[in-house]
Amino acid sequence: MMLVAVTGGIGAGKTTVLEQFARCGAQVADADALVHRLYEPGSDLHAALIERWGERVLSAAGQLSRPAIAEIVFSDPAELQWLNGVVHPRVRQLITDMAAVARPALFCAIPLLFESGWESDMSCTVAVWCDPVTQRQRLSRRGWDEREMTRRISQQLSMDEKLRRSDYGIVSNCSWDLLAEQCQLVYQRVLERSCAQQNA
Ligand SMILES: CC(C)(COP(=O)(O)OP(=O)(O)OC[C@H]1O[C@@H](n2cnc3c(N)ncnc32)[C@H](O)[C@@H]1O)[C@@H](O)C(=O)NCCC(=O)NCCS
Ligand SMILES: Nc1ncnc2c1ncn2[C@@H]1O[C@H](COP(=O)(O)OP(=O)(O)OP(=O)(O)O)[C@@H](O)[C@H]1O
Repeated sequence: MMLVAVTGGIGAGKTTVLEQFARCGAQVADADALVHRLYEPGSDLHAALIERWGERVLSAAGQLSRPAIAEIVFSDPAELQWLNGVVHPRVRQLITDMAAVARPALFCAIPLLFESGWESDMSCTVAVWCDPVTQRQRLSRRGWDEREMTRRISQQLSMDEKLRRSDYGIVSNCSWDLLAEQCQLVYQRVLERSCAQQNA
């Protein structure tokens, strides 16, 4: 099994890099998207979140409202810790199951890789990095104000630290061509590493 984590700060460019790896032929997954699927009506998490927070986290259509959940957990560390505690084991298991059948490797975007202590599950790790000014410009385009950006960023390790702890790094505040070239190079290196590990 070869599982490659693509990590980095919020808005660093993980999804964009993952799309480039997919173009190279990789099988890809995104932990944020997997979490969103785990929240669908009928799931045990849907029920657990309503039991804890009541109707205020429900939309009119009966879906869990992510903005409402974000408002609760990013203003109260105890609630964030509770949510992480119920969500992370489930998403970790899902990713492990997907990686077990992926060939030659699964590349998975995992924003909280180091914060959650999952790095030991990984064959290798790739950090996506951009400078903090670019990061905030990108996040403001999502309609997030300074408060929303700061409270999310403050729940994570810095992008510098994520880069320092990773096997490979990709800088995303550059031209699209240069970003694509970096992704191709890292993809080749990761596959060479995978072959070397399997032949060892
Ligand atoms: C709080 C929620 C409902 C907000 O949903 P929303 O659609 O606004 O954001 P989305 O899920 O797309 O995440 C965007 C980014 O926020 C950051 N973020 C999300 N959850 C967390 C968290 N628990 N701690 C710190 N940062 C987080 C990540 O950088 C992520 O890439 C959602 O992020 C969530 O359920 N988080 C808890 C699960 C989790 O830790 N997910 C991260 C992947 S393991
Ligand atoms: N080289 C680049 N040039 C211009 N824009 C870029 C570049 N790389 C990424 N972006 C833009 O930056 C924004 C954030 O990128 P992306 O959504 O991939 O980040 P992310 O790390 O997945 O974010 P999050 O963790 O918050 O979901 C996107 O709008 C993307 O198009």
